[in-house]
Amino acid sequence: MSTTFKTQPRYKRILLKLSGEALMGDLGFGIDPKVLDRMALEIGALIGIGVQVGLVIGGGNLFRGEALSAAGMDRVSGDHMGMLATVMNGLAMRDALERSNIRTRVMSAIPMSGIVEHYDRRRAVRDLKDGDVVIFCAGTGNPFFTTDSAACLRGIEIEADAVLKGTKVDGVYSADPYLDSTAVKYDSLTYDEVLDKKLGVMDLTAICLARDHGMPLRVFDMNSPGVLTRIVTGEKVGTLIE
Ligand SMILES: Nc1ncnc2c1ncn2[C@@H]1O[C@H](COP(=O)(O)OP(=O)(O)OP(=O)(O)O)[C@@H](O)[C@H]1O
Ligand SMILES: O=c1ccn([C@@H]2O[C@H](COP(=O)(O)O)[C@@H](O)[C@H]2O)c(=O)[nH]1
Repeated sequence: MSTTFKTQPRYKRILLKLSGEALMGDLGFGIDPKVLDRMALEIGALIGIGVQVGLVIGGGNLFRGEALSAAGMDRVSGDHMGMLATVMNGLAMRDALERSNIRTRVMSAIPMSGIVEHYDRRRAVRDLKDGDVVIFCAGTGNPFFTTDSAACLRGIEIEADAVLKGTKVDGVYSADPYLDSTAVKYDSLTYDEVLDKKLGVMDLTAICLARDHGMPLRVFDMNSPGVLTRIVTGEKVGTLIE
């Protein structure tokens, strides 16, 4: 009798959303290479057990349209800057992944010839099947959206088994845990509970999109070591929304 110890993933294809803000690590702005390298290792472990990984990275470490608008800038220009920030994060993540010998494609919702490929769903699915990580950047390509919505949109388009949102908090709480120390964490919620309680960890457009297409969401702390492997092998980490 032969015994195999190979980890069996529960998910075949995921859409991983990483917080831009968490990419800055201990820095006040920008990208901490240590965080990138750690995430590259974690993603490499998923590829190693046969999980197909689509990736959306936020832009909160660089620019958010809403904040720029609050400071006086035209909102659409601010959102364009935010989307461009996600392209910079995508390029930095590709560099870290390729230094770890993980083949990576970067596709942008906004054409950017000579820098990254233009988003093409069919090509993205082919690349995922070939074992490449595909980074979807520039959000949805439209202002007034967020990368949470882009993650749900791309997750639905590529027929991912789940959208996994890695962020600075370890799940969804009854209130923002940074603002309310009495907030309690949920292990699971329905989409409608998140909407009714107006829980702010993900924007409500993203939740509606996921609900309407039955896409499960899991919110987790992306700084917890080994967390991605634990999730894809079925450990109940963070908060499940479905
Ligand atoms: N009910 C809640 N439960 C958990 N976190 C919440 C809640 N309400 C608000 N938050 C806040 O939401 C943040 C995560 O969402 P946010 O959209 O700001 O960041 P992100 O998408 O992770 O980052 P980025 O915009 O940088 O990509 C948490 O850091 C937390 O402070
Ligand atoms: O579809 C999209 C996605 C994003 N934006 C802008 O980019 C920034 C950064 O994204 P986060 O999700 O906040 O990390 C966002 O604030 C928007 O300004 C967009 O316009 N459209």
